[in-house]
Amino acid sequence: MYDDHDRPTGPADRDLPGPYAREAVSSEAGADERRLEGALRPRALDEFVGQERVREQLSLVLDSARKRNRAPDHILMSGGPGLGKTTLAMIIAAELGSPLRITSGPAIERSGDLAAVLSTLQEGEVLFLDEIHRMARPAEEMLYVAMEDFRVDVVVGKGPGATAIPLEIAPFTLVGATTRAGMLPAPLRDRFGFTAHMDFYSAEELERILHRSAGLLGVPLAEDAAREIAGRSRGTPRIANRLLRRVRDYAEVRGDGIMSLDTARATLELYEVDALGLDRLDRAILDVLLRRFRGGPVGLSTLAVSVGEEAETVEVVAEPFLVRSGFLARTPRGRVATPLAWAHLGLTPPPDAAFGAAAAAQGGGTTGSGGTNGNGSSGTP
Ligand SMILES: Nc1ncnc2c1ncn2[C@@H]1O[C@H](COP(=O)(O)OP(=O)(O)OP(=O)(O)O)[C@@H](O)[C@H]1O
Repeated sequence: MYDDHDRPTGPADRDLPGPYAREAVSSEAGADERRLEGALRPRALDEFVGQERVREQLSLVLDSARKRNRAPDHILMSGGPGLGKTTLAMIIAAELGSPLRITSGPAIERSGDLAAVLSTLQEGEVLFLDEIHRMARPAEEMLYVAMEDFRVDVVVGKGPGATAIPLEIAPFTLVGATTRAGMLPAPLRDRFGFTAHMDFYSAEELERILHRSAGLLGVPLAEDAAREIAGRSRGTPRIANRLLRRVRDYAEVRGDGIMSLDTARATLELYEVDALGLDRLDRAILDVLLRRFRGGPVGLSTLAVSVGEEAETVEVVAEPFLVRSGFLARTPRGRVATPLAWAHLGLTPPPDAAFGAAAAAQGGGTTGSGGTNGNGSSGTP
C-alpha cells in the first residue's frame, strides 16, 4: 500500500544538509537507512510504544468511526521530528483498513497540485499531509472547503471571466502533521476534530523501543546497552533507532556481534553523542552562544548563521531538546544560555552574563569553574 522508500522528505527531516548532518548518518546512506527505518515501524496501535494519552484519544476516535461506519474526523499531529507522526498516520490507515496516500506541504506549490490529489482520493482514504504548515496559501483555502464539504472548487479561466466549478470528492480523512502547530492559520487548525500532541519519550519508553528494534534486527542487545543508548537519544525514537543501527554496525564489524555496554559507549563516542545526548550541532550552538555571545541573549537567525545552519533546523531540531534539558532559554530578547550550559561546556560565565550573575547571586545552578576544555565538548564517555 505504501513504501517508506517513496515517502517525501522535508527540511526539518532525517538527513539534514549542512555541516551538522544529524543522527549519525550520511546522506549517501539515506535511502537504505529510510528502508531500514520503515522496517522498524510499529504497524498497529498496540505496538506503538508510549504516548499513552494520544493512543487512548486516537483509539476512541477510531473505534467510534468504526462503530458508525463513517470516516473519522480529520486529525492533526503536532510534535518534533522523529516522534512518530508518520508511523501513527500509517497505523491509523491500517487500523481503519483504508488506503493511505502520502504527500507533504512543500510538494503542494499550487492549488492545482492539491486538487489533483483530492480529486483522485477513494472513499474513506486517509490522506497524510506531512509538514502541512509549509503548504502554499491558495491551496490552504482549497483544503478548508475539501475538509468541511468534501468539495473542490476548480477555477477555470483567468481574470474577470474566471469561474469556479464545484467538484464533489470522496469523503476522506486528513491526517496533517506539523512540527510547528503555531504556524497553522486558525481556520485550518479549527477544521481538525482532534489534535494529537506528541511529546518527547521517556528513557524507559525508548528502552522498550530499542529492545523491540533489536529483536527485529536480530542482533542481541544488553539491558545496560539499551539504557545507555536510550539516555542519549534526545527523547526521540528515530534517533534511538539510528544510534542502535550504528551500535549494531560496530558490534558486527569490530565486536563479537553483541550490542554490549562497551560497544554502545564506543559507538556513541565515535559519533560524538555525549553523555546527555547532545551532538555536534547542539554543542556548536551552545559553544557559539557562550563564547561568541557571552551567553546571549542572541536572535535565532544570528545563532543559526553562526553555526552554518538554517534557522528552521536550529529552531525545530536542536532547540526544543536544549530548552527541555535546561541548557537554553527563549526570552523576548533572544536565546540565552543557562548555568547548566556553562557547566556542561566547562566554561565560567562572565559576571555580566545573562543568567550567570543572577544565578550565582541566588546560589542557583552550577555555573562551573575550571576554565574551558578547549574543544567545547564534554561528557563524551
Ligand atoms: N512510539 C513508537 N514506538 C516505536 N517506534 C517508534 C515510535 N515512534 C516512532 N518510532 C520509530 O521512529 C522512527 C521515526 O518515526 P516517524 O517517521 O513516524 O516520525 P515523524 O514524527 O513522522 O518524523 P518527521 O516529522 O521527521 O517525519 C520510525 O522508524 C519508527 O520506527
